[in-house]
Amino acid sequence: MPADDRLCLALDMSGRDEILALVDELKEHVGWFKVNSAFTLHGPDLVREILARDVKVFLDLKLHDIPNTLAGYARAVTRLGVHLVTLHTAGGIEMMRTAAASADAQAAELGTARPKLVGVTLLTSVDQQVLNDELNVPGSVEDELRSRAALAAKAGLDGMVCAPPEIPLVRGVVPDDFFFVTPGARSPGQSDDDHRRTGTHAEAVAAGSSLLVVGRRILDAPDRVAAALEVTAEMS
Ligand SMILES: O=C(O)c1cc(=O)[nH]c(=O)n1[C@@H]1O[C@H](COP(=O)(O)O)[C@@H](O)[C@H]1O
Repeated sequence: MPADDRLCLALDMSGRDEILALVDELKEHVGWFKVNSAFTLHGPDLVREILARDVKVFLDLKLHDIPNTLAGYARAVTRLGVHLVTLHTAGGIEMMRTAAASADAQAAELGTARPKLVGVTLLTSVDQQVLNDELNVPGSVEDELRSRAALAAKAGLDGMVCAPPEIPLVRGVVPDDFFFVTPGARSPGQSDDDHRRTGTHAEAVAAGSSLLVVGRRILDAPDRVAAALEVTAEMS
């Protein structure tokens, strides 16, 4: 069975050897691997070692800074050769545009493709109450998502991150080929953990998710290959 190109394993773990062994174990079944906190410990060398295994790498930096600083990051991730990187839509349109232009310029100079630049809208751990009462953003989660999706598309990003049921809500404000990354989807009966906005793997695919990000459902399983295959089966 070919590796599922819609499935991304979140490598929420810290040991370099453990991570590489898991990539080796799962790469026949999982098309993408997301590097999170391990980047802080093991840096670009770990990313290069994963890329050398001929899999796609999602570097989850969730960038959020002034445009000039984003330009430097965008060039750096393009040189590193990752396939996807996240940035916060909360940084505004100039930040996102600068990132896209800088990644394009670096890719043209190298003769390579730029990574997909994907905008984080509202983290799946944020719900209506957190949005209004803690972040002091008025209005509904749905309206905020639509507005951030439109901003990401206008800035030239390739896609956005949202919870599975939210894809249909934003379809009208983004291009048809927008790349939807959906973390937080669950198997039936699985705990929601710290996610406040979620759905099932089947719902994510039905809604048009381009890439499902799955962590604990696979990482915590006694047989991780079997768990990855179960998630893939739920997706089809
Ligand atoms: O950007 C992400 O990947 C992300 C965005 C978001 O809004 N919510 C979210 O959970 N994620 C990531 O998706 C993964 C979810 O992990 P599990 O809940 O263990 O499947 C983690 O690696 C998070 O960093």
